[in-house]
Formats: sequence, structure tokens, C-alpha cells
Amino acid sequence: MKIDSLHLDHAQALLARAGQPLDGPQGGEDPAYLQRLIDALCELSLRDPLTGLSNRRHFLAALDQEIDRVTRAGDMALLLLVDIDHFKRVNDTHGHPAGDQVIRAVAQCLSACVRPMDTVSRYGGEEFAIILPSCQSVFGAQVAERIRERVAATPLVLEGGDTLHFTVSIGGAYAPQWLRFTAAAWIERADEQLYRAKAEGRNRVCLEPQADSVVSAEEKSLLFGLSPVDETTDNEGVPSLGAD
Ligand SMILES: Nc1nc2c(ncn2[C@@H]2O[C@H](COP(=O)(O)OP(=O)(O)OP(=O)(O)O)[C@@H](O)[C@H]2O)c(=O)[nH]1
Repeated sequence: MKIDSLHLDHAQALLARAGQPLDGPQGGEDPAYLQRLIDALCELSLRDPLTGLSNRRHFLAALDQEIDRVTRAGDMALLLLVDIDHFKRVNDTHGHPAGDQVIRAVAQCLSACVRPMDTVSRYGGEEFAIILPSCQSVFGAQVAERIRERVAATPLVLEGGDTLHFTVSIGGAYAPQWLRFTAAAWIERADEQLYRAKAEGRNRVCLEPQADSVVSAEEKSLLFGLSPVDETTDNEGVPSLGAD
């Protein structure tokens, strides 16, 4: 089939409207162009247009990947749910565009507080989710608190000159180690902590308590049936013995 016979204008217009037009040679009979177009559309389908963060679709895929990794490697991973406090009031008092600005400002705070390996997503209207792989409990509590403090210390000056102060509540739960579990169950546990943070007064962090488990290389080798000499991680993510 000739690429010319495909109707690509809708896809091209969609990318242009999203501010991500494809540059370089367009159309013709170049399969490389079609590939670039598909890649760009895939990328677009995983981004939240307001904040540029991962959207809920990407978040759920990343969470499933993390569950696979944690189940195989017994690593510690933390899921945080972050919700803007009394956000309805912002919309009601200052209007929807101001609400959108607040959502963008919170997105920037979250991205600034985490590592490149972490996944920050806009999970819903004024709710965000962050997946933190390889996260010991001391670090998890610190990063959640850092996010809370940063948002509280980042007021937004609106066009009319009003200054808006806003806060977030954060709930978090660690992945169960060495167990197969579902994304829904993990999200639900983090959500329970978020609910607790709201109920206890907002602008606070509630994490499900988690003891760091120290699993020795020998124990890992028993669990995975590997010989203790295989102390490397392969590209498939097979456990890294003794790496902790
Ligand atoms: N500006 C703007 N508002 C949104 C967007 N998505 C959802 N909202 C609004 O977010 C508000 C969420 O309000 P609630 O769920 O009542 O929560 P809240 O006022 O933040 O109260 P608490 O979470 O209990 O602190 C609603 O008014 C929604 O209309 C969006 O993309 N932009």
C-alpha cells in the first residue's frame, strides 16, 4: 500500500494542535515518516495536555511494569497519591483558568522533587500519582514531605495580582514485597492513606507503615533458585543478588 493513499491529515493536524508538529519531510512514500507519525501519536496519547505529565493511561501501564519488577526482585517501591486541598474553592473564587494554573504549578513542584526514574502522572482532575521505584522507607517519607513543603512554599501570582497559596495532601503505600498483587489493590491502599491525610486536617503526609526488609543474597538465591555466583542483574530484570 502506498503511504500517499492514507489519510494522514487528521493525525498531522492533531499533532500540530498539540504544539508538536512533525518536522522534516512529510508524507511521500517514506515508511520512516509513517513510523515517526505513529511514535508521535503514541507519545501524545500518554501525556496529559494541561500539565505535560504522564496521563492516567501511562500511569497504569507504568504501575503494572513496576509491579512486575517488584514481584520478581523484591525491591521496595512507593506509590504516592497527591491531591490539591480545597481545590473547588480556587475554581469557585478565582475561576477555572486560575484552577488550571494551580494544577500546572503543582505538577511542576512534583516533577522538581523526584528522581528522573520516578513516574509523575496526573491521575485525575486535581489528583496526581507518583511511582517511586527502589525506594526505602526513610527516603519515601522524606520525598513525600519535601513535596508537601515545596507546594506550600510556592504561591502563585495571578494575572490580576492576587496571590494564591495552596497545599496538598499526600497518601502513600509501599508495594508488598515478594508477593503478586494488583494495581487496583496498591492504589486503594495509597488512597486510604490520602483519605486519612484529608480527614486529619489536610496539608500533611500519611504513609502506610512499612518496615524495610533486609533480604540477604542467600535468601534471594533460595527464592529464585539461582546460584549465589549469579550475582548480576541481566537485561530481563532478574534479581540483582546482593545489590541491596
Ligand atoms: N480548573 C480545573 N478544575 C478541575 C479540573 N479537573 C477537576 N477540577 C475541579 O476540581 C474540583 C475538585 O473538588 P473536590 O473533589 O470537591 O475536592 P476539593 O475541593 O479539592 O476538596 P478536598 O480534596 O476535600 O480538599 C472540582 O471543582 C472540579 O471541577 C481541571 O482540569 N481544571
